[in-house]
Amino acid sequence: MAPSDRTLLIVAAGRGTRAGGGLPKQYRPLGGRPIVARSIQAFDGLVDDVVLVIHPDDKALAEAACPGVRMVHGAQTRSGSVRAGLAAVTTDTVLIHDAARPLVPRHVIEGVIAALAHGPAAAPALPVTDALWRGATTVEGTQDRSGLWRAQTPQGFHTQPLRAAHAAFEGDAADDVEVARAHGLPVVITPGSDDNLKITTPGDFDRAERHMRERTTMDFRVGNGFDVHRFGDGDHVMLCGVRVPHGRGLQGHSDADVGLHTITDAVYGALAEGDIGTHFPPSDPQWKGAESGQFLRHAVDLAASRGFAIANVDCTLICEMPKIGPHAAAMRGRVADLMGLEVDRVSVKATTTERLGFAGRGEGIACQATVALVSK
Ligand SMILES: Nc1ccn([C@@H]2O[C@H](COP(=O)(O)OP(=O)(O)OP(=O)(O)O)[C@@H](O)[C@H]2O)c(=O)n1
Ligand SMILES: C[C@](O)(CO)[C@H](O)COP(=O)(O)O
Repeated sequence: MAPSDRTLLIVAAGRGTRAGGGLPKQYRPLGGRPIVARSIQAFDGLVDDVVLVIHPDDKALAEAACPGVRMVHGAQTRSGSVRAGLAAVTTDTVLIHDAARPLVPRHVIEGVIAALAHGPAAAPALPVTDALWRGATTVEGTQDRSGLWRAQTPQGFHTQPLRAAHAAFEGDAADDVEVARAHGLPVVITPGSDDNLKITTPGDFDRAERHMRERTTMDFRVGNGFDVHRFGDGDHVMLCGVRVPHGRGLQGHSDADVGLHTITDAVYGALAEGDIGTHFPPSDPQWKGAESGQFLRHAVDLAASRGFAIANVDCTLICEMPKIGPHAAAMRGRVADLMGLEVDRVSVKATTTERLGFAGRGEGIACQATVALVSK
C-alpha cells in the first residue's frame, strides 16, 4: 500500500509512571533500539510525514532516538499532546499512534488506512474475550462482555474533522476515538492484534522482547535473479551502474545494465513481487534508455515498505569480455549506494564460461544474483 498524503503523529510526551524504571518507557531499548524509534519504523513506507510529540524534558533523548524527525512539545494530558501534534500536521489524513506500541503489525496499520478511504475515522480493536467482573478484593458482579472492544492505535482520521472535534472537546479523553465520537464522527472498527501490545507496566518489556525475537527469527527472505543481454553496436556497457568502455554495447529497452536488472529481480523475487518487467514493462516508452538504478531503488523501497531491510547481495557477471576485475570495486560502491548498504554487504564478481556457450562466444553477458532480506 503506497503512502498518499498521510502523517504519522506519534504521541510520546507521557511520563510512563506505571512502567517505572527511571528512563521514560518510550526511550528504553527494545531489541537494541529505543521503543519510540521502533514505533515510527513500523510505519516505514506507509506515511509521507512524521510528527513526534515529546515532553520538553526529553528533547535530548528524543533527538538521539529519532534523529531528523520533526518534533513538537506535548501537554500534560494525552489529548493535549495530540492537539499540539495536530497543529503541525499538513496532510489530509493523520494516523495517531502511541509511542508505547512499538510492535504494531503492518496489517493493522493497513486496515486503518484502507478504512479511511470510506469514512472520516477508523481505529483497530480486539473483542473482549475474557469474562468481566466488578469488585475490589472479592467478585461483586459480572459484566456482559458482548459488544465490548479493547481499543488500540493507530487511530486514523481525516485531519480537518478531527481538528474540529478536538477544538470543541473539553477535558481529557482516553483516546481520539472518544474525541471524534463526541463531535459526531462515525468511527469504523478495524482488526487489531494481540501483538500490538501497549508497554504499560514493568512486565510488558519482557513480553515485548519475546514478541520481537519471534518476529526476527520468522521474517527472513532470499531471492535470486538471472538475466541476459545481447551485444550490439556501441562503445561501452553499463554494468552494476558503472560505465565500462568496450568495443560493443549491450542491447535492451533501458540502459541494458544486466547487473542491476539481475539484482533488482532478486529483490522482487524475495518479496514474491514478480520481476522487473512486472513493474517497468518494456512496452512502456517511458523506460526507453532509462537509467537502471531507478529500478533497483524501487525494489529496495518496496522491500522497506514491506518491513524488510537488505542483508546482503551477491552478484556474478558471466562474460569473457570486458574484464570485470578492474571495475569490481566501483561496481560494489555503486550498488551499495543505490541500495543504501555498507559496501561489505555487496559482492560483485565475475566468471567466464571457458569459451563455451553464448557468453563464451562473446554474444552477450549473463548475470545471476542472490539477495537476502531480513525484517526490520
Ligand atoms: N500527556 C501525555 C500522556 C501520554 N502521552 C502518550 O500517550 C501514549 C499512551 O499513554 P500511556 O501508555 O498511558 O503512557 P504514559 O502516560 O506515559 O504512562 P503512565 O500513565 O503510566 O504515566 C504514550 O505513548 C504516551 O507517551 C502523551 O503523549 N502525552
Ligand atoms: C489510546 C490507547 O492506546 C487506546 O488503547 C490508550 O487509551 C492510551 O493509554 P492509557 O493507558 O489509556 O493512557
